[in-house]
Amino acid sequence: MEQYHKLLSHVLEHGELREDRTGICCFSVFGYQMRFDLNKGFPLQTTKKLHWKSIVHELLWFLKGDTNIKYLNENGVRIWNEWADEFGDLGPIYGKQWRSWRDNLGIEYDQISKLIYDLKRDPKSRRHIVSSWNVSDLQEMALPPCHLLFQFYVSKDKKLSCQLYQRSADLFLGVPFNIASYALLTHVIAQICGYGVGEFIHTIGDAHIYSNHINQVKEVLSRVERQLPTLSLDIEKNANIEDLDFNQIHLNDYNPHPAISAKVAV
Ligand SMILES: Nc1nc(=O)c2c([nH]1)NC[C@@H]1CN(c3ccc(C(=O)N[C@@H](CCC(=O)O)C(=O)O)cc3)CN21
Ligand SMILES: O=c1ccn([C@H]2C[C@H](O)[C@@H](COP(=O)(O)O)O2)c(=O)[nH]1
Repeated sequence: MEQYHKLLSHVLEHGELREDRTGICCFSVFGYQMRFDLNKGFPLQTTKKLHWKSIVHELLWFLKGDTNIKYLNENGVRIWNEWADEFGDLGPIYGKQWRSWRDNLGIEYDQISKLIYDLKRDPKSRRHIVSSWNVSDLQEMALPPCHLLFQFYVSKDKKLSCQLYQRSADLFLGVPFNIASYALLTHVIAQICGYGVGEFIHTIGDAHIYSNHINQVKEVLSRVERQLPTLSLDIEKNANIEDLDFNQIHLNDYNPHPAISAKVAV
């Protein structure tokens, strides 16, 4: 994860201090890319302990097409609570757009099922894309999508890579989650399609460090990185992604430095 540490140092050194929607102020740069070879370990930050259960349950929740925090809370995940309404709803965010994007005639599109079907049938296609940026739904979302578009690519040696475009990135809290979540998604889809894994490529628009996270970022940068954990999945080729369960996902040899708390900007 030296790529992530390089990004933190780059923003500390070159970021411009800007006001933002939350009123906290950020150090920010525009445009950055990181590449993670998924064959060199699972990219889960080791310089602070991440709550792996939150990462897995959030991804399962997206894949279920769920947009209410009830499932997350039942599984001890509270990362979306600040944005939910009194009924726990977040509006038509990621899960809705991934599994049932609605057009103006009311027809719904399951982008994930189509993605898996197309990846198996036509691996060389340049159209393996899932987008959450449904312009006509943006107003009803609790937060417009940050990780808003991803594309898959199958190499000649049948390795699956994923590139994400993230318009806005909270480098201390959100990004370690985002990297792990998309790395996990790539492993899951690869397994279902019968492919190996290639790279996760993370392309970011506004990459920022909140001004109240600076001490925490410096603490992370002072720590020595440890060996990356590995991932193993009990998922059969051609399994149904709807049936995916927490117990099929195993993280091995994760020995991070202690967690570092920070306030999330709402
Ligand atoms: N400002 C901001 N940053 C984000 O990363 C973010 C948002 N807002 N809004 C929507 C989602 C929610 N996400 C979040 C929200 C909170 C944490 C967080 O507090 N993480 C802590 C504890 C995690 C836990 O115990 O589950 C951490 O130390 O990583 C992480 C991601 C990512 N997103
Ligand atoms: O997966 C996520 C979701 C959100 N974020 C961060 C990025 C920003 O700090 C805020 C969103 O605020 P906007 O004003 O809408 O950009 O949430 C993230 O890093 N990862």
